[in-house]
Amino acid sequence: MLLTVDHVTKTYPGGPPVLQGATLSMSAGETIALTGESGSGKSTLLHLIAALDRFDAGEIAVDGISLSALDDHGRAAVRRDRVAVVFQQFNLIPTLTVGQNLSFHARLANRLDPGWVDEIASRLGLQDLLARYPENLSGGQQQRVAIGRAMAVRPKLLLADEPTGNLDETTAGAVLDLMLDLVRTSGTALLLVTHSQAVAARLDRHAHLAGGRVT
Ligand SMILES: Nc1ncnc2c1ncn2[C@@H]1O[C@H](COP(=O)(O)OP(=O)(O)OP(=O)(O)O)[C@@H](O)[C@H]1O
Repeated sequence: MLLTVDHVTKTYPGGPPVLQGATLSMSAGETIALTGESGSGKSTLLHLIAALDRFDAGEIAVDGISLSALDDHGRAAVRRDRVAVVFQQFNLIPTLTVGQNLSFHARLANRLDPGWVDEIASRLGLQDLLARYPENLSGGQQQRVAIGRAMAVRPKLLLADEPTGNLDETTAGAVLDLMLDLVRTSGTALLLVTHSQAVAARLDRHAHLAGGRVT
């Protein structure tokens, strides 16, 4: 299994439990839609899998690496080498061009492959925008850059938190098409949070969070 989430619990200080025995597994290359009502803990689960936050009990293993055993250094290595994240807010670096944004994480991870970045840029239709700055891009263009930047590191697992949630329906559909095509042809697994049943229907499998558990 590429990802196993085994009876994970998470409570934020002073709040009620958010996750209460959440269990989920993903094979390499699989695409899963994660749905659930607002506040059900979808973003929380994504953050835990991305090693951005710690869980209270249970275990999460990414590519065979148990996250609970890792110190901050080990968690940073998982984020750098195995998992990439795309958020609803595009989070591009405003002072870097599109081309520089695309290469940024791969360069930090010491895994920059210019040929792969070129291919990503062309597959995402970004070739003519490489010299532009993010402020001069539409929302759909910005999110395509964010997806390309995430994929440039060749992650085994891409986590996406409502990646098309800020886009109009037509643009959202086009961006989703490009992301699914890129993910599927590169063998990357995708765990995608969405409120849309239409989006969920495009993925291999559907997981639903309710009452702190995945069903
Ligand atoms: N850093 C935090 N500190 C305290 N409580 C938090 C924190 N992050 C999330 N929560 C709480 O945990 C619960 C789950 O939040 P989460 O963002 O994971 O839900 P979600 O399913 O992603 O919601 P939405 O669909 O609205 O984005 C909510 O009650 C939220 O208020």
